[in-house]
Amino acid sequence: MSLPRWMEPLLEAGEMREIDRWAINERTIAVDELMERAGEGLAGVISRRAPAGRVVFVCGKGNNGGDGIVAARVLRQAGRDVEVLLVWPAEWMGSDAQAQLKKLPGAKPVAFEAGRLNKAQVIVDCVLGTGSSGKPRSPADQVISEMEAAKAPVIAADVPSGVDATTGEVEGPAVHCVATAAFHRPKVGLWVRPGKEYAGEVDIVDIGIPRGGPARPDAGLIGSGVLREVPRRGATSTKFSSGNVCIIGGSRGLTGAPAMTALAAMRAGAGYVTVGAPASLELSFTVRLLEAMVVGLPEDGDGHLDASGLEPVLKAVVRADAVVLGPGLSKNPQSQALARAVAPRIDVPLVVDADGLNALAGQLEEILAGRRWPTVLTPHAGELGRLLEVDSAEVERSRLRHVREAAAISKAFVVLKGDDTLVAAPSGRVAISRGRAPGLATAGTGDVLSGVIGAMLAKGMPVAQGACAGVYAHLRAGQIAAAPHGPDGVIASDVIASLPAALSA
Ligand SMILES: NC(=O)C1=CN([C@@H]2O[C@H](COP(=O)(O)OP(=O)(O)OC[C@H]3O[C@@H](n4cnc5c(N)ncnc54)[C@H](O)[C@@H]3O)[C@@H](O)[C@H]2O)[C@@H](O)CC1
Ligand SMILES: Nc1ncnc2c1ncn2[C@@H]1O[C@H](COP(=O)(O)OP(=O)(O)O)[C@@H](O)[C@H]1O
Ligand SMILES: [K+]
Repeated sequence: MSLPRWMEPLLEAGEMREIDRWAINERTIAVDELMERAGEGLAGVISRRAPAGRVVFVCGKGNNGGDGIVAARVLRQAGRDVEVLLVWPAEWMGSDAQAQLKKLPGAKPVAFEAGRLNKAQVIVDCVLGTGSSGKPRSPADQVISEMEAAKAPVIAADVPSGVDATTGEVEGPAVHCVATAAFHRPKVGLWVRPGKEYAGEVDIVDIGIPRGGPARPDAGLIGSGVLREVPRRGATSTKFSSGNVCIIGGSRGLTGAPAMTALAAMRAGAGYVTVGAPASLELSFTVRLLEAMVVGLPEDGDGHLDASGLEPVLKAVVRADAVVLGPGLSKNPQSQALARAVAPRIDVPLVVDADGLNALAGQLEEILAGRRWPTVLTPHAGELGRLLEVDSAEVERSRLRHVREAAAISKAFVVLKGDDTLVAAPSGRVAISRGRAPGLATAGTGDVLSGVIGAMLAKGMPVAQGACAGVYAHLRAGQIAAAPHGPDGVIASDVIASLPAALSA
């Protein structure tokens, strides 16, 4: 199935190779023509981003190096001061790159020498592209470390060397670039951490590959178009048809979380919101949430939901169109047992967040297997690590692999949060947030996200679409909230207040 219109396709290295092969064999476009356009585009990116001073190209032996040689020629012909350094002997280069070497006017390329990077105004990384596999090996590893240590900014051809174009994983040395000139389409690894941190700005270069290629990408960026899919209130709407969300959570000391989830759901357009929380805390929700209904649930006498509350919870959610389980729930064993009992019994779309996720740790498959309605899990790396019983650092190293694994095991949609929030479907398809809302790095913004997604699902959006619309609206609200005071002054309540603007823009 092709990607929805609101997703901008991203390619894996293998998919890009397949498209190249198709363009060359089926559309009879010559390799040197593709390389020419890639090099010209790269030269354009360099001219725009570094309009003066010496340009030092560092070229490997594959076609990525060939692209660099073309760009070096184009810039020399335009009168720029250009030096070309080769990582491997010229004779080891592929035939297409060698052909380009013959056309290079001016000084001949020289073997790589770290000292030569000192005179660069800008360095162009053409060492490894989509043909790279595994950790950079000698001599590329040393060269990559030297480029990383150099003072001049680096621009990457297609993908920063050392970053896996398919996964964004970085196993060894890699280069932090100010920008990456992505040929044809951006590769997945440019948008997934840690690779994303190395890619810098991504400039797309059209290399003349026609439409209709063989690849059916399974990953893409979430575009603004997803907000056009959000159902809006109209003349025939009622508070119920606008979306009825029920939030189950809260505990002594953690009353802010479900309150923010509720407010976020309302600001994201839900017409009717209920909070089910420990009975002794009812008053604190009642005074804070004027527009929401509050249901006091059985508790342990100390402000923690009790496992005996299953039937009252099921009663509280009976009219809900979507349920959010977990904000402020706490790690109390009784409350965790309640979450495990509740999750399989909710017969509407369910969002599980925060301590609701911790309740599922190690039992994802068993607990969610019986659910007949879609489930969305919204972990950060620490919570995903607990769900899968691996270290959170391991999750951060291979974010795509872990989010896909969790979605496959749980048959749920998994939203792995971060600057590069990844939304994985059980099928393996992944939608990626562009991020760039550092104001969101503050307590409570996760509770806001679960409320927004809850509202989208309650409005009846298909689950992948609803989760992505929630992620996109939340991101944009984070950016809008930062506008008056900068990212450091943002608190989660500002993000909630910015949701209507985010959704209407
Ligand atoms: N027809 C095509 O395929 C086109 C390819 N283009 C460019 O070509 C690139 C892909 O070219 P290639 O497939 O030649 O591959 P690369 O240029 O990425 O380099 C692969 C070379 O590096 C070596 N290598 C691989 N992994 C390594 C590692 N871990 N450590 C050290 N050396 C390693 C390989 O032995 C091979 O010689 C793209 O990223 C793009 O820049 C563009 O020129 C457009 C057309
Ligand atoms: N540096 C960042 N850039 C962009 N988004 C971020 C950043 N840090 C955190 N976020 C977002 O903020 C939210 C934080 O959620 P979470 O970690 O669950 O916090 P909490 O539990 O305090 O609400 C997530 O949606 C995450 O994607
Ligand atoms: K490169």
